[in-house]
Amino acid sequence: MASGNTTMNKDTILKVEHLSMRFGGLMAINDFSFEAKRGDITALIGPNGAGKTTVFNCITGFYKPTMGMITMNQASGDQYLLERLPDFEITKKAKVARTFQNIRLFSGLTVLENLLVAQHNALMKASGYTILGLLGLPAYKKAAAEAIEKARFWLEKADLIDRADDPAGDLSYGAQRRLEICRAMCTGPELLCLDEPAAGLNPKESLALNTLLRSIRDEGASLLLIEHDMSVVMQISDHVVVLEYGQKISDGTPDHVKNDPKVIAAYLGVEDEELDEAIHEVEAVAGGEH
Ligand SMILES: Nc1ncnc2c1ncn2[C@@H]1O[C@H](COP(=O)(O)OP(=O)(O)OP(=O)(O)O)[C@@H](O)[C@H]1O
Repeated sequence: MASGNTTMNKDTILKVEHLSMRFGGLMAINDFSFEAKRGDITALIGPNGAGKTTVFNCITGFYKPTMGMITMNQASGDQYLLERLPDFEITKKAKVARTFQNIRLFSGLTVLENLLVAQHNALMKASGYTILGLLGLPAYKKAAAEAIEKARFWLEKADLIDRADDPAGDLSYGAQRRLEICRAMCTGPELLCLDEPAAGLNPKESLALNTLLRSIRDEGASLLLIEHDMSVVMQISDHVVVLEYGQKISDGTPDHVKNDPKVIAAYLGVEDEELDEAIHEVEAVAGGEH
C-alpha cells in the first residue's frame, strides 16, 4: 500500500526534498534536493566527506533524516515516503535495493546459493512457512524454479554463469562486486543504489561493471550510484548530481557537470574564500579553449 501521495511526474522514480542530516554539531547534509528519473543512471558525486554516503543511508533507511522528504514513485504509481519506512520494508515494499562500499557476500556459499539466499523471502512464502511446504508443495517447487531462473538470468548478464557452482569467496574482486549487484537485482528492485561499485577495480573489471550496469538499465531498472571513478561516472551516467559540504553545487548531464566551474573548483580542493578566484581562473581557461 502506498504511504505517500505527492503529485509527481511519472518519469520521476525518486524525489529527495530539503533533506538535512545532523550529527551532533555537524550538519552533514543541508537542505539537499534532487530528482532521479525512471530508467536513468544517476550519479551522486562529490569530494571526500561531502555527504554522499549519508544521503544513501537516508534513502535506504539506515539513517532517519533530521528533516526532509524522500519519495519513491513506483512504475505502478504507488508512492512510498522512505524516511518513514523501516529499512527491510524499503527493499521489500518500496523496491529499493542497495550494495555497500565493502563486499558483503557469503563467501563459503556458492555463487548460485548467494543469489538464492537473496530470494529467501519469496521462497519461504511459497513454502507456507512449513517443512511440508518445503518438501512437497507445488507452489514451492514453482517458486524454487523461478528463483533459479532469475539467478541464472543475472549471472548471464554479469558474465558469471560459468562460476555458478564455485564458492563466492573464490571469485576475483571485480567478479565479487558484480555478484553483489546480481544479488541485489534478485530482490526485484525498481531502484538500485550502488555505493562506489568501481572502487578497487582494474580497468578490465571496470569495463565489465559498466556493461552490467547498462544491462540493468536496459532491463528497466533505474540506478543511483555514488562513485569516485570519473571514467565510470562520465561513461555511463545519464544524470550527475554534485554535493559539497552537504549541499548541492551542480546538477545536470555529465557534460554540463564536467564543465561546471564550481565542480572543478570543488575537486581541486580550493578554500571557500578562494572559490570566486578559482572559478574566474577556470572560466578564463575554459574560454581560452574555445
Ligand atoms: N554516523 C556518523 N556520525 C557522525 N558523523 C558522521 C557520521 N556519518 C558521517 N558523518 C560525517 O558526515 C560527513 C559526511 O560523510 P559521508 O561519509 O556521508 O561523506 P562521503 O561524501 O560519503 O565521503 P567519502 O567520499 O569519503 O565516502 C563527514 O564529515 C562525516 O565525518
